[in-house]
Amino acid sequence: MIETLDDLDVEGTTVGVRVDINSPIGDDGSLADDARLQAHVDTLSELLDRGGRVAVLAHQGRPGSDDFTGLETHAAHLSDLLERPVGYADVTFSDAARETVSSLENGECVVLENTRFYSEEYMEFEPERAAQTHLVEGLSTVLDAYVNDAFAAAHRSQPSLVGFPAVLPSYAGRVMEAELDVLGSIEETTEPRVYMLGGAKVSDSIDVAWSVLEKDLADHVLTAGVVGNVFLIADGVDLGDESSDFIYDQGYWDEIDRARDLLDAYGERIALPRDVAISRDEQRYELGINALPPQDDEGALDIGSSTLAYYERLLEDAETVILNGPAGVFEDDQFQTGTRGVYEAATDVETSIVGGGDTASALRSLGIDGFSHVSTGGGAALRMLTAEPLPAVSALENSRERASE
Ligand SMILES: Nc1ncnc2c1ncn2[C@@H]1O[C@H](COP(=O)(O)OP(=O)(O)OP(=O)(O)O)[C@@H](O)[C@H]1O
Ligand SMILES: O=C(O)[C@H](O)COP(=O)(O)O
Repeated sequence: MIETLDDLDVEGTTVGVRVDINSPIGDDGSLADDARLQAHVDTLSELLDRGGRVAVLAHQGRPGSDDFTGLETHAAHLSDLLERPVGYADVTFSDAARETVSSLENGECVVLENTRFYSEEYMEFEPERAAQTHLVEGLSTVLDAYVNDAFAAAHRSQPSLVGFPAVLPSYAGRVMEAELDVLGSIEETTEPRVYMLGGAKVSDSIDVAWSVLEKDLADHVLTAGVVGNVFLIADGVDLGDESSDFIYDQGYWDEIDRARDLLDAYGERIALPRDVAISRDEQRYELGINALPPQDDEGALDIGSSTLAYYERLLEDAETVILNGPAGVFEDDQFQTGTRGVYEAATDVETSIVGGGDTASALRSLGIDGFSHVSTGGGAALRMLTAEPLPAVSALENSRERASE
């Protein structure tokens, strides 16, 4: 059992709150999607309303990427969402950071700088070692408690996620609590249960497929996107050079063997695309599996309409559906059809759970809503679906055990 905000005596307590507000950033540096900020409003408002002094810790992007920015814009936007002033400090654990945090009054909040501006935060550690990093050693001296609300980053064992629970009383925030509640109890959802695995994270998706088929959690696994293409090749379909080269270049060639093993073991429960959409003369053009490879080796960029009809039929019979990743290159209007169709059909299923991250922001941009639960986490949600422990969650569990010893 993990302790939650219900177990924390907040008034006058200085709390370090790790959130995941890692967001798409527009060309002008603005936030292109604020869903992850919105998600943390309940936790932050509750802590502030209950008289907490809140220091927010978060990352944005990865070193070297275009979206590796500071958090000043995030702080300003959080202030709008929380409808109260939110400070910003361009430091994280220095003397200046500690002074800023120490001078907070009850009900005041400051966002500290992107944790990944410090090299240790982009490394993975065991919790005890993470507790000895400059970030955790420095900042924990001015904190009374730690709250982890960053479910979407909980699959990382970085210092700001696993180090503080080794030295401070630690609690799950409301986002973390809700995500663990839903994603941790999928086996209690009603059957028939269908998984739809799309997108481009082929190894992770095959891990999920193994896990849910082996444990009999899935009545059907529907494959789409690059994941579907890998399964088609594993099934002996020649998709043509463009799709094959793409899979090879992404480093997923070895996954074809794993997909074949899965088809051998559980083929009757794995649904493969029956047709695909390619781009020919800049138009969407659909080809049945028997008509492959395409004459000019064009890439398979979406599932076709007979696959969509087939998947819609399987979803009609489902009581629970868990979806991750798009069915095609949804960024291009011509190849959104599969993603739109599958996800819209999923909203009619009694319980529909969407693994989040970029999928969630794609659905918002396509204007599709009405799911039972949309996770804030992409990689973290996938890891949870394989029933693998999440390091940041284990750190919270161990913190409680330590406190009760
Ligand atoms: N058939 C395809 N060929 C090439 N790219 C594809 C195809 N189908 C989907 N994609 C691409 O996959 C990408 C998304 O894959 P990914 O697995 O990263 O999903 P995601 O939504 O980003 O995941 P998460 O929600 O876990 O963050 C999109 O950019 C989309 O264009
Ligand atoms: O977007 C995510 O999945 C989380 O914020 C974790 O980010 P990362 O994959 O860069 O560690």
